[in-house]
Amino acid sequence: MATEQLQIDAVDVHYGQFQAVKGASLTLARGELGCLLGASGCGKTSLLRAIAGFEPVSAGSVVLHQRQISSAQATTLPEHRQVGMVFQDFALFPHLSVRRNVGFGLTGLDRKAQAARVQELLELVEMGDFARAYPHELSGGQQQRVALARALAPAPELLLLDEPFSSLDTELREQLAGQVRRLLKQTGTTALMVTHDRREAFAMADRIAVMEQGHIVQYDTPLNLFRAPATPFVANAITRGALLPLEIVNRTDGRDHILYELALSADQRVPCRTGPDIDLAVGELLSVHIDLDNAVAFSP
Ligand SMILES: Nc1ncnc2c1ncn2[C@@H]1O[C@H](COP(=O)(O)OP(=O)(O)OP(=O)(O)O)[C@@H](O)[C@H]1O
Repeated sequence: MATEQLQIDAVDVHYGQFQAVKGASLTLARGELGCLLGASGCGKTSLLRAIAGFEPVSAGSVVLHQRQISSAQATTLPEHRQVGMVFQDFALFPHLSVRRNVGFGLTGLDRKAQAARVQELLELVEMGDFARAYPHELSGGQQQRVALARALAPAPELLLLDEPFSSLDTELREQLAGQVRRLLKQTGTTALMVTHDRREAFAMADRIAVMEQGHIVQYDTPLNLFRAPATPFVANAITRGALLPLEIVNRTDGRDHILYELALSADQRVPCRTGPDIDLAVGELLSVHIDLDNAVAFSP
């Protein structure tokens, strides 16, 4: 019995003779956040559009909440899929207030219930004070939060995000990616995001599908992609530096600090003191940045 919320099985997408997606398979459990990561032209958007129902699949199938919505034989219309979308350019209606933008897809609710749902979603994305504002009065990050509220308002079975942060500056991107992850987890939303930015993918996703020329070359947790990249292509897509795995082998909690013992290898242990907010478990693996300003070099 299928327990997955989203099941993509051996999907092909063609544009005429050209095959943009080749036998792509992945699954997402309910509430799980996935990401399609890869360079420009590798087929990420084509696969996302096929899941949304904007492109037909030429082979394979897409099953959402145990309902087949795409196969070579039949395609459910996008508006009947219970799939929400967030786009790169926010795509808010410029002539509608924030409140009406968010309420737009809420059909079948009476006015009072609709207003309550809109306010609930605006509070969730911390835009409760902006209900009467218009899109042009908001910053890019605020507009994207409204777009997210609008997509989440009808409680879709799946949320698709197409490069949702790419028109924002780098610092805001990572910050928003983290916020959006917390929000999607809080609402138990199942979501699949497209990005070419690995930092964004790592900030957001439980599982990442690395794509290369139409293929999903590896679909795994961020940690496993680091630990066991399937191919050199994946290793390169994930990190351009050397990998230095550290495992937490010991933890001692002080009153205002935590002392960790990190193992670099069986006989190399590194002590590390952090604030009480860095809460890590023994056995956890870390990736670290080396700050060369503080490095000490010894002559051989
Ligand atoms: N409507 C179309 N007609 C013909 N070819 C297309 C069409 N849309 C996309 N392609 C081609 O399919 C391939 C995959 O495109 P797709 O947009 O899925 O890639 P992507 O990984 O999302 O890239 P990007 O990050 O640049 O958006 C590319 O070679 C592209 O030129």
